[in-house]
Amino acid sequence: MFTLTIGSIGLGLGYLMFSGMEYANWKTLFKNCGLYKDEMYPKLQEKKRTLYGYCLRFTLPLGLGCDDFLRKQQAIEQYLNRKIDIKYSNKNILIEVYETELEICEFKATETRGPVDLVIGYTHGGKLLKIDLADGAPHVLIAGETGSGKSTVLRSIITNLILTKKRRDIKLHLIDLKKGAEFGIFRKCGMVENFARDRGEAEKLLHKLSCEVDRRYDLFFKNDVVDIKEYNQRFKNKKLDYQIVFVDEFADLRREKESQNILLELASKARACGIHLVVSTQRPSAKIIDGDIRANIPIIVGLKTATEINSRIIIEENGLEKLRGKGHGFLKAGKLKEFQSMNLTPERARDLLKSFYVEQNQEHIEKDDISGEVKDFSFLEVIK
Ligand SMILES: Nc1ncnc2c1ncn2[C@@H]1O[C@H](COP(=O)(O)OP(=O)(O)OP(=O)(O)O)[C@@H](O)[C@H]1O
Repeated sequence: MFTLTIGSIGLGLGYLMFSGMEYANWKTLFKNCGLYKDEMYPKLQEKKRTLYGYCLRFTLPLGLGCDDFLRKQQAIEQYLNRKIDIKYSNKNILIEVYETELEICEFKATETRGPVDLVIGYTHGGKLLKIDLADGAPHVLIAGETGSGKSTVLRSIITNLILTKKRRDIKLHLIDLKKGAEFGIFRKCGMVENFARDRGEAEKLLHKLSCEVDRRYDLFFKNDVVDIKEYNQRFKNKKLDYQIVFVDEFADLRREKESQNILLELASKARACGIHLVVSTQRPSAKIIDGDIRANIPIIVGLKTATEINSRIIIEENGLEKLRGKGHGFLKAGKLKEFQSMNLTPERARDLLKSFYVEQNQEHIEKDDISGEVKDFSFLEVIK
């Protein structure tokens, strides 16, 4: 009943915002959502137009906090029929209301500050959405059914890393059991250290990484540091690089008991030593995305699914089934964040990556030496 009523009047409210009646409407909304204390309501202090809609600032009655608002975010969105962001700032609640839809956008190389940021796309308000693997989000699962835009998201994440980061800071290991069909365009790039195209190669690579994890923890122990951040701060001239393993369709890998065990072991222990996993699947089944995967890879990029059940398997709630596909998704990192990924065709990616090809990578290779001197440049240097 509540949902129906608020849904039907929601559209109009956005226009009332700036017409003088707005506070009465907000008060009704807060009342319906239980966002008041002892008959005291959040007080509107300021309203501002923004590029994408408007932003309101409220002071709160005693006993009401940001968490109360976050819990009611969905109800407020339904009421307004708009997406919103809620922020706490200096004892005030800021509610940013977006009047524009997420738009499809073309890939553009985006520099980020973190050492291993994955650029996912844009959220409402044109804000960049990234996952900082070095800061609390060590491993990521990307899941969505065929046509959801999984390949495109992966392509733009990897391309952005190659274009904007330095080879001495990051190494990539790609596992593509479709015989290289998905990640083939990256195999000649200098940042790509290993490229596994079948189960045997994948298993060998995972073993090697497991040894590297042990080597790093021994190094930390000897030098009395707890993680890669502390180690790199202490040994500025002997920094360890960050390494990311991308696995396309990890369901194929999970059939191999040995590989599955190493993958889970890496997920559970590699986080502090700078080795990260990004695994993807287009088969959302409870057998594939099971408890072990959930426990070890809590950050999820969820793309369109055909059914509510599949959405619940991926993000543990409904929502993915309503997405429009083509890179429209939700990032689950605690709460859900809606996004649109950047569009990047294989042809354009190949074009952008050409300057990063290196001779020794032209054949499928496996290097034993994990570190070493490399010719190093980033995208911005190349385009100068
Ligand atoms: N961010 C995006 N913006 C615009 N179009 C997109 C975007 N992502 C994907 N698409 C389009 O959606 C279609 C499916 O994309 P993609 O191949 O990445 O999906 P997929 O989930 O990997 O599916 P499949 O496994 O069948 O290849 C493609 O035509 C692609 O061009």
